[in-house]
Amino acid sequence: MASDRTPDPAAPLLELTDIEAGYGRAALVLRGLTVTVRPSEIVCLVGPNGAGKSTVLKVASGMLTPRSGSIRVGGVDVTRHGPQDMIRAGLSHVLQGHSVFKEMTVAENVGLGAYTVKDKALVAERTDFVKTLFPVVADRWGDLAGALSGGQQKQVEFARSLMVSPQVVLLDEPSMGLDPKTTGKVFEQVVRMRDAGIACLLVEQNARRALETADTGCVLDLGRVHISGPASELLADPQLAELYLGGRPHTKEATAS
Ligand SMILES: Nc1ncnc2c1ncn2[C@@H]1O[C@H](COP(=O)(O)OP(=O)(O)OP(=O)(O)O)[C@@H](O)[C@H]1O
Repeated sequence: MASDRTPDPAAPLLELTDIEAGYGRAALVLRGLTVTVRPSEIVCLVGPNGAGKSTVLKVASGMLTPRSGSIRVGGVDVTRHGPQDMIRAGLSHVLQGHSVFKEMTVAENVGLGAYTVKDKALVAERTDFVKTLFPVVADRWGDLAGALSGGQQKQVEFARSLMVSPQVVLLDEPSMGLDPKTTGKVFEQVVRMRDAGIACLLVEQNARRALETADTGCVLDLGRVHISGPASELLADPQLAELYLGGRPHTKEATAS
């Protein structure tokens, strides 16, 4: 029987609730962490080294099973599901560091993202979509990925991750190893993904830059979310700036002087 309920467009896409997780027998890394990602939203996780930011993404993508807590994607409980099921549920993970295959073409690298997609028409549609979203991917389609700059390779990784039509992309330190100008361009691409309707859960060392890009910020400390809210408000908070952003808030006046 068809449901007569209209889906709530603002309903959360990804809900990590009261997550406890760690590695092997070592102490817990995440200790009751709760993070929510809504449609077309960039949520960024910032916090000190070792706070557990990357661990949150590993839990969300099914690489690390939480010891307790729940994971819901689009309202469906997927706690304890493995990576393949998480992809099917609508999550895609762009790992930290560089993961393009340098001896393969851009086309082959992007095509790998569609390895599990059997519908050829859908693969063609997704290919058109990522080529439009990332013009450099289209321009360099036949070139070896190793011949691209670091920022361009990152866009190939983004394109590859979108081939499975995710609802939420998990981005682990996309600025790693990139100079500030290239980092700016990569963050512009993150905004383009968001504007194309793909929500992002972003982990960044470069906390200020990430908060300038994100809609919502979550500051992690001691394995849980210490504070969260609109990214612009977190950026403007002097205490947070002092503790986590390497100094006082940036103001237009301060930047201009
Ligand atoms: N594969 C692993 N095996 C064991 N411990 C791990 C593993 N990966 C991470 N850890 C530990 O988990 C804790 C959190 O690591 P995580 O990488 O999630 O932090 P992070 O906030 O992303 O740090 P950074 O900003 O330095 O990347 C750290 O103490 C780390 O040593």
